Parts: sequence; C-alpha cells; structure tokens
Amino acid sequence: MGKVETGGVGGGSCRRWLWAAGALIAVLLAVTVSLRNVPKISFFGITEKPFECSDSRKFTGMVEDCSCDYETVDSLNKEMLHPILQELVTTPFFRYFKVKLWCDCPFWPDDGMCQLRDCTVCECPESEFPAPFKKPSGGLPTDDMICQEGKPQAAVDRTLDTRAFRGWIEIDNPWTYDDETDNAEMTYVNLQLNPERYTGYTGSSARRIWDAVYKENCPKYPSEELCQEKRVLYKLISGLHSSISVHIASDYLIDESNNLWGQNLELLYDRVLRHPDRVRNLYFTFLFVLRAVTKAADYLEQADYDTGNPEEDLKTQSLVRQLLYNQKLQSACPLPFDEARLWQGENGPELKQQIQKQFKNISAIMDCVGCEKCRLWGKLQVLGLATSLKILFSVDGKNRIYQPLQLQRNEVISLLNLLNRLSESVKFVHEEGPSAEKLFEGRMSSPTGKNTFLQ
Ligand SMILES: Cc1cc2nc3c(=O)[nH]c(=O)nc-3n(C[C@H](O)[C@H](O)[C@H](O)COP(=O)(O)OP(=O)(O)OC[C@H]3O[C@@H](n4cnc5c(N)ncnc54)[C@H](O)[C@@H]3O)c2cc1C
Repeated sequence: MGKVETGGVGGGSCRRWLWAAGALIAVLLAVTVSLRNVPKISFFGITEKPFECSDSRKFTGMVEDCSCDYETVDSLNKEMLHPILQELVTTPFFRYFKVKLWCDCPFWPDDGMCQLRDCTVCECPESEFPAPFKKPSGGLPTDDMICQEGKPQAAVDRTLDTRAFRGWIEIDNPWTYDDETDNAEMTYVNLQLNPERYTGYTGSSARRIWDAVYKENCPKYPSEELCQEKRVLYKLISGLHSSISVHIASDYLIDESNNLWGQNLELLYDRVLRHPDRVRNLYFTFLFVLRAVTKAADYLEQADYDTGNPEEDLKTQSLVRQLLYNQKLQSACPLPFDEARLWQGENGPELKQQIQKQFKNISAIMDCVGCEKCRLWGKLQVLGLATSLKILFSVDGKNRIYQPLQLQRNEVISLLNLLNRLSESVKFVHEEGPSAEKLFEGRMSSPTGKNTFLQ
C-alpha cells in the first residue's frame, strides 16, 4: 500500500530537518500574527482566529463570537436590513415611543447636572399623531411651542398622551430599572422629529455617565478569566456607545450660527475607527439584537400593529414580515449569535441574576443623562438591549426560566428602533470608514473636530 509521507514519518534526516524548520517558521508566523490581534481569548474561551488581513482596522472574517462574517453583515445590511428598517421606523406604530423623560437620577441627584429637566419642548402637530393615541376629548395643542431652555438641539420634541395602545399587555421588563407598567408621567415622543445626532452634550457630565455605566460592567476582567457572559454585557454597552458616537459623527452641527449640519469624519475616526475593538463591538451588538429579533419572529409576526390607520398598519405588518422571513438573511446568516452557549456553567443562574442587576443599574443611570434628547435615545436603546436580553434569556427576576415570551408594545418599538440605529451605524462605518481612515490615520486627534465634511 502506498504510504502518504508526512514530515514526521519515514524519510531521511534531511527531510526531518526540513520539516522541523518549516514547522518552526509556521509557529513563528502564527505567534506574530496572533500578537498583532488582541484580544486573543474569546468569551467562549476559544482562541480567536486572527484577522486575515494585515491591517487590523479592515474587518474581515467572522464577527467575534458570532456566526456571520463582516462582509456578509455589510452586504445583508446594505441590500436588505437597512432599507426595510429605514421604512419601518417611519410607520406610525414604530415612530411613537412612550418614555418618562424626567431626570430622576437615583445616584447623584444634587449636582445640578439635571438642570435641563424642565426644558419646555416643542410638541408635534396633532395631524402627526395616530388617532387611537389621542385623548378622547380636547386633543393636543396645535400651536408650535418654542423651546425655552437649553440648547435647542438637545431638547426633545414631544407630545403628551396617557392612553395605552390597544391589544398590548403592560408587563415589566426584568432587565430594566423603570417599571414599564407605570404610566405616570409618561410622554409619547415622535422619534422621527428627534433624530439621534449631535446635541452638544459633552464634558464631565457625559463622562460621568459613561464612567458609571462601564463600572457596572467587567471591562477590566483579564482575558484569561472565562467571564463570557460579562464580556457580552461589556460588548453590548461598548457597541451601543460606538453607535451613539457614529450618529454624532454622521449628523454633526458644523456651524451653529448658520445651523449647518454635516458629517464629522474626524470625530468618527477619533472616537470609533481608531479603536478597532469599538468597531468590532458595534458589529457584535448589531448581530446580537438581530438574533433577538429573528428569535422572536413568531411573536413579532402576530403582534397587533393597529394604530387606527389600516393602510399604514398593513405596511408595518408587511415590512415586519419582510424583515423576519428574509430568504437572504436566513441562508447567509441563519444564527447571527448563538445564545445557547451562555449560562452553561454551574453558577449560571447566579451569574444571570448578577448580570441582570448590573444591567438594571445601567438602565437606572440613563435617568442621570443631563440632556433630554440623549436621555430619550439612551433610554430607548437600553430598553431595546433589555428586550433583546429578555428574548434571548427569557427569565423573570426570580429566575424561573423560559416562560412564554410576552413583550409590551414599547419593548417592540425600542427593539426595532435600536436595530435600525445599529444598522445605520454599521452602514456609515462601512461606507465612510475607509476614507476617514485614509484622511486621519497618523494625525493627532483634535477634540474640536475641525476637519469636517459637508454632506
Ligand atoms: C446615554 C448617552 C447618550 C448620549 N447621546 C448623545 C447624543 O445623542 N448626541 C450627542 O451629541 N451626545 C450624546 N451623548 C454624549 C456623548 O456620548 C459623549 O459623551 C460626548 O460627545 C463626549 O465625548 P468624549 O469624546 O468625551 O468621549 P465619550 O464618548 O464620552 O467616551 C468616554 C470614554 O469612554 C470610552 N469609550 C468611548 N467609546 C467607547 C466604546 N465604544 N467602547 C468602550 N469604551 C468607549 C473612552 O475611554 C472615552 O474616553 C450621550 C451620552 C450618553 C451617556
């Protein structure tokens, strides 16, 4: 029988020497490549595949700890997810978000940070609002109100309505601090009138929030420690933070006196692109939330999207179906994230409780955000993440697991709006990233973001 020769079997001493030299070179190459790609241990405890390209800022291969690669995510997002989501969030069902905007900070109430809490905000015209949400009598004021306090770009354009949506249950999310069943002081906000973008919220107040949020995580866990679930939590927050920064960069107030808005690619580079882990965490968060949406497909398909406008509501339902049952998505990226790999250790239940508590604290910190519009989007997106966590790890506070999924309307709205925000960020990074890197790589960062580019 013919023998297939390997370096270690048969052959003379010369061949053995060649094999040993080849193996040594291979090992040296592998070590060199892996040293250039940190972190090296994934949260599943598996050594990560190094990025295949020589430039660590170009993203190829699998998105860390997920089951889709960067190229697939970019093309699915551009061709399918982004267009559907962009249309979906404009429908009446998805554009009104119920939120308590008071700045009731439970952590540091007396530092004056929340002075903008009483900002008089502009109300949207009555014609904008779906009929079922309107109060039975009186309706809404139609005259436009001018914001009196704070930077106008930081104030929320909102309208008040206490009426609950039809056909939806009121249920508390165990991952959030807010009691979602409590309708007191709730405001309906038209998200289309309040895009997430530059607001001028910066300095020690903003820094304090992010510091507090990261302290609730495990960013300093050494990579050897198998804290995979805590790493998920950190990556979700970091990915959200990246996405917020991307929105600031993509819609920036370049010239305040002329109210001129445009892109700030230097800010994009400084805050996100030059930290490859922040880009990776953005993609991770996108896939995590996408997985939650697709996992809840049956629920979302059957949900009641009635806003009293049959034409629009049918469109909403059709767009939701297009998103949930997309052939391309199902064949190219059937399982964006595999949640079954979490909580498997013997201390899984305790760990889950601990992380749930940490996430609740993060959600409570959102009440301390000292800019109304940032608070709106902070609360919406944290609720969106909490909803993803609830879908993927359905559990109540007492750790009775895997009950039938029940979502409240606001959770569904936050979930899909969060997915849309992440989708926009992924698209912007993919499309503008290479030119921003070319322009700013190697330059000193500038906090003022002077190098700006008009849209
Ligand atoms: C909930 C929330 C919502 C906000 N929404 C808006 C908004 O809509 N519009 C607006 O103009 N401003 C918003 N801000 C403020 C904005 O996020 C920044 O805090 C502000 O622009 C100042 O930025 P900075 O350069 O000091 O760094 P920051 O973005 O404040 O970051 C603080 C520190 O966190 C670390 N960090 C930064 N990014 C990441 C990441 N992706 N992953 C891990 N660590 C990171 C870095 O060490 C950085 O120095 C919001 C702030 C919060 C807390």
